[in-house]
Amino acid sequence: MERVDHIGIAVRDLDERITYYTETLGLKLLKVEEVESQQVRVAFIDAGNVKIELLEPMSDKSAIHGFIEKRGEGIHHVAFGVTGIRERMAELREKGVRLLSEEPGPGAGGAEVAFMHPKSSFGVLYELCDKSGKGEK
Ligand SMILES: C[C@@H](C(=O)O)C(=O)SCCNC(=O)CCNC(=O)[C@H](O)C(C)(C)COP(=O)(O)OP(=O)(O)OC[C@H]1O[C@@H](n2cnc3c(N)ncnc32)[C@H](O)[C@@H]1OP(=O)(O)O
Ligand SMILES: [Co+2]
Repeated sequence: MERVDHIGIAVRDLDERITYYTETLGLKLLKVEEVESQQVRVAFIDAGNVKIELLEPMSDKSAIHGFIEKRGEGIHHVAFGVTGIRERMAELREKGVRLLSEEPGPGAGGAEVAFMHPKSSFGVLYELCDKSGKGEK
């Protein structure tokens, strides 16, 4: 794992929460994007050394929908920036870490992403996020 790329926060209403992060906390909104495959609308907030990813469910098929129903709004995942995501996934699998998919899938900003099951990471949902070749940091 190279660095923390972003911290994912589950929210009920993206526009309302963007106002909190920008106007109340004084942070900068970087972009808003829909990630169809994950059924989420996301906003990236610049927090200096790390981004905050606000996630609003687009439907009840979204993992964020179930999370908010069970636990309410709050910290949902921590994303590690990696390069060579398939190799990293293979290494983790060999070490006994349970991944939620065989292959990475599309994430925000054209990244390839994959998740580790929170049960095998001791209560934390970790994402692997590979933006190599996308020109974004
Ligand atoms: C756009 C993209 C990007 O950055 O580019 C994104 O981030 S998309 C971000 C949204 N997409 C995802 O999160 C996709 C990957 N996530 C998933 O597939 C799911 O959310 C799972 C992590 C498998 C959980 O779903 P499941 O239906 O199993 O829910 P569940 O409520 O039965 O949870 C099973 C157990 O895991 C725990 N659990 C569930 N979600 C958790 C979370 N976020 N953090 C820590 N623990 C969590 C529950 O408390 C439960 O433990 P107990 O059994 O002890 O009660
Ligand atoms: Co994420």
